[in-house]
Amino acid sequence: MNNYFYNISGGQPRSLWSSAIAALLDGIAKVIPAALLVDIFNTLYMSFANSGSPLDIRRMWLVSIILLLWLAVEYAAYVSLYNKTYKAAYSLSATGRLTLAEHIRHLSLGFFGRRDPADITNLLLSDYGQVEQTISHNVPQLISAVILPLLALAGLVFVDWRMALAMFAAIPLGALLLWMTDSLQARLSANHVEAKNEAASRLQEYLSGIREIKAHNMGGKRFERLRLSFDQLKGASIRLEGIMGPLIMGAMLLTRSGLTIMIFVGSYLLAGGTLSLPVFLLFLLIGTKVFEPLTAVLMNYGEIRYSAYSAQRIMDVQQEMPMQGTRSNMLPGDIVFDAVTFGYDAGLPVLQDLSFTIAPNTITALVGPSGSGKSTVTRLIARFWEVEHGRITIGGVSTREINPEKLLENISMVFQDVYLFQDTIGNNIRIGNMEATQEEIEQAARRACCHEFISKLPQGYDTPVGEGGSTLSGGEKQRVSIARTLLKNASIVLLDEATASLDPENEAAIQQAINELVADKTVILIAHRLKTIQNADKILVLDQGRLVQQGKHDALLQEQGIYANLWNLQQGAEGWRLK
Ligand SMILES: Nc1ncnc2c1ncn2[C@@H]1O[C@H](COP(=O)(O)OP(=O)(O)OP(=O)(O)O)[C@@H](O)[C@H]1O
Repeated sequence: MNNYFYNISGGQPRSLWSSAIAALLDGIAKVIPAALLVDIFNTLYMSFANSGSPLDIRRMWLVSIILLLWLAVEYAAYVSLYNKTYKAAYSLSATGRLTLAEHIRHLSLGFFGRRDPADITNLLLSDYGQVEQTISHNVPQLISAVILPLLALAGLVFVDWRMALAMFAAIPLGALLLWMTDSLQARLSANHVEAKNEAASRLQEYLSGIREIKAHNMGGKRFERLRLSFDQLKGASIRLEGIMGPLIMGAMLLTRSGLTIMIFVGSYLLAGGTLSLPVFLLFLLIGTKVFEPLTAVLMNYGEIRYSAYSAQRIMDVQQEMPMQGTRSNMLPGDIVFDAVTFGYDAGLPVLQDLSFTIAPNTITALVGPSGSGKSTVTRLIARFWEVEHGRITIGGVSTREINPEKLLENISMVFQDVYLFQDTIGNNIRIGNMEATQEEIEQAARRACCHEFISKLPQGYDTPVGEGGSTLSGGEKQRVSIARTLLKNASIVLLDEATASLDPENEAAIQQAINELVADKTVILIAHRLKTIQNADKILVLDQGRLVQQGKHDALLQEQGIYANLWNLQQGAEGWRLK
């Protein structure tokens, strides 16, 4: 049970206390009028039963006034419940979402390889939404539905133990039925969440790939996958509701049957003269008030269990180990790969026994056939993934010991596929240095050869760009990304040269921007066109994850190895044209 509340509150069970107390007070505030009504009935009954005695009007007035005043107490209790529960729920999910998003940022990219992006989106939005709903509505209901009957039982036992027993006799049976359905509910909930994630993934795939789908006229095939995932979701939803609904309804009817049993027993005792009418009425009125929240909570029991599963998913991610490393001072120095072996999937090495040294303030080019591991080398330097065997050091310190944030502060990256955020161009450049002034941003843009085209845009630096930079050309996005990197001014630059052919004007501008970027930096450049790296200080040639050649351009050409082959191939392809 403790584990259950721990999960349902996203690991903060204390946040439930204030709403639980408010729910209890609200429950008690609602029961009191029932007891007062019994008093009114009792006064009336005394007058009619003893025909000689007058009706105690004063008492009737008094109780009516208390009932009226009690409305204010009920209102206050309800407002307090409302405020406490909503505040607890919304602050829990708001801080929870942020903390989780922050935690995810500290995980290695291997985590994202294992989890679908739609799954993570669902976790942050839908699972937290589920927990929020449960904490704001269902948990207070659950707590008052459990405590109120217990308090009522404790009080009513002293009024008439036989009636009290009859009233609560069926509750354990209802609880037993619910307990028996627990594992079934957990299984059905898990299936449902999986189906929901799959549908979200397929939908995301369909929408993100809409351009390819149109280009290759593959709507039918992709749409079939989407349709199938929605069908599976429909099946999982029907199973969850269809199987659990009747079981929960059964438990609810069983529990409510206590009221009927009590009426039977009460009538029998009344007829036998061992129970007075006011006491019978007291049980009837309190009984309906007690069973009301109990029935309501049982109606929502499935949802509570479902959200426990959502909370479990959140907790699982929270328990993922963030990347370690505490050293915050990074000394400039050689970048050394020392017998590094690495694979994205266990047992499938992508880099094998890789050893090399990159001196500071030099340009090193990574060359090799597609899939030889060039990008992987740069990802390991930035510690996007952890190295399994061997080690990578910078300035003599293993990257595993360096605080990942500090490491990234010292590294700039220009990717091939540039991502721009849905924001203004100016703010997209500012990402490199959030403290930068407008002047510094413009200076970086000038050096990256993008100031001119930005100035010509209708709102200049305040022009919004679509998500992913969809409103800019490939060459423009590359230059904005280089401006961003220039602004960051980190000592190590990891650069993935664009493979896509750019028009000569764009290519010359990008080349100039890159020259600005690499001055006085340690540069590791993934080179696709060898003519751009003839002046590199060192060229590392990779093949199937192994270092097969290293040296300067001229020396490598002499060796007649992979490098010379690639060079000859590219020279030959230079003048290709349509026949
Ligand atoms: N996230 C990933 N998960 C699993 N395997 C991956 C992942 N990224 C790359 N790989 C695999 O690792 C190998 C090396 O990929 P990498 O991207 O480092 O090669 P590359 O030399 O940069 O290729 P290219 O020149 O085509 O960009 C390839 O076989 C690739 O399929």
